[in-house]
Amino acid sequence: MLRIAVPNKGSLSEPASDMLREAGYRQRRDSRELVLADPANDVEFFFLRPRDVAVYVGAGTVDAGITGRDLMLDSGADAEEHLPLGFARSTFRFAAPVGEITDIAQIEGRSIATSYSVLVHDYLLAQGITPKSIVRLDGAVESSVKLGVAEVIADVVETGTTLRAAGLEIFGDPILKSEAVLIRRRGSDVPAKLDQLTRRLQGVLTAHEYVLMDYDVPVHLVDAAVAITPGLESPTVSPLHDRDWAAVRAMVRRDQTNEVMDTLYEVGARAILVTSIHACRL
Ligand SMILES: Nc1ncnc2c1ncn2[C@@H]1O[C@H](COP(=O)(O)OP(=O)(O)OP(=O)(O)O)[C@@H](O)[C@H]1O
Ligand SMILES: O=P(O)(O)OC[C@H]1O[C@H](OP(=O)(O)OP(=O)(O)O)[C@H](O)[C@@H]1O
Ligand SMILES: [Mg+2]
Repeated sequence: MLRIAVPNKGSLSEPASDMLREAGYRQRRDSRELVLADPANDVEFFFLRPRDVAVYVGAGTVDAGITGRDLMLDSGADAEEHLPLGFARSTFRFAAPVGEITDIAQIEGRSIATSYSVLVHDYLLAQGITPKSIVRLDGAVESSVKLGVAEVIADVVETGTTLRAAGLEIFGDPILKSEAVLIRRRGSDVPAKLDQLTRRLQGVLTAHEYVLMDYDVPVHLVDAAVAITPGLESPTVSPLHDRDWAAVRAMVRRDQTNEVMDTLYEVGARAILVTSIHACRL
């Protein structure tokens, strides 16, 4: 059986299970379940702390796992990225009280609080900066400055709301851009079942990323319209009962849907319909 580690708590847990469910795998209904077998797919899921996923994967006790890129790198585990999953996108950044620090060189000799001490240590070392200390905290890192535990923080930032509420602002370049990733042991072979799981997850990603667009267009304008919607391989062009018109179907990137519809309409396409893709395998 293929063994897959899945986050049991935190912000990765629900989207990870949702994605696996969408890819046709069984997922737990009760958040206290620690192991779940999916015999139909020959897979066993282990629900582990998000921080521990990379440790198990690196040790080779599971074949693959879902975690955050930041968590994997901070764990120092012998694991590598297999497939980026596109959710839990965040940046990992330095921050300090508004107006106090503008350059990362100013971290020199200051105390810095973070939940990702390995990431911060390695980054500062590479930049040749020596902080006074790195204070490792479990969470709510933004409060550490006000509470006098550190002068600077390094933390996960998505919208920046938490930073602003704590009177902090970012400085310096992003230390890392993170998102959820499927990981496996560094250099390990990919068993056939993991290949299948990967293709299924890629299918879910594509189904989210693309829509299906159908439209009618006068035959003499088919080439112009198809140039706007080239699809992945090549769009389907079918004859209509009215011989002067054709029907076209193509995949279009979801984030370009409206732009593409506007352009098609200008070219002369009509009855433009957009539908979601439920599942796909490219
Ligand atoms: N607000 C956020 N937006 C996007 N990604 C986030 C956010 N907060 C945490 N993450 C990502 O989630 C992962 C951390 O998950 P983890 O479950 O350890 O922490 P958490 O979501 O903060 O949960 P908790 O604080 O409840 O333990 C990291 O990959 C991190 O980048
Ligand atoms: O930029 P924002 O949109 O505000 O999101 C970033 C915040 O979200 C996470 O915190 P979480 O709620 O998980 O609490 P924690 O700090 O205790 O982990 C993260 O650690 C940041 O604090
Ligand atoms: Mg958190």
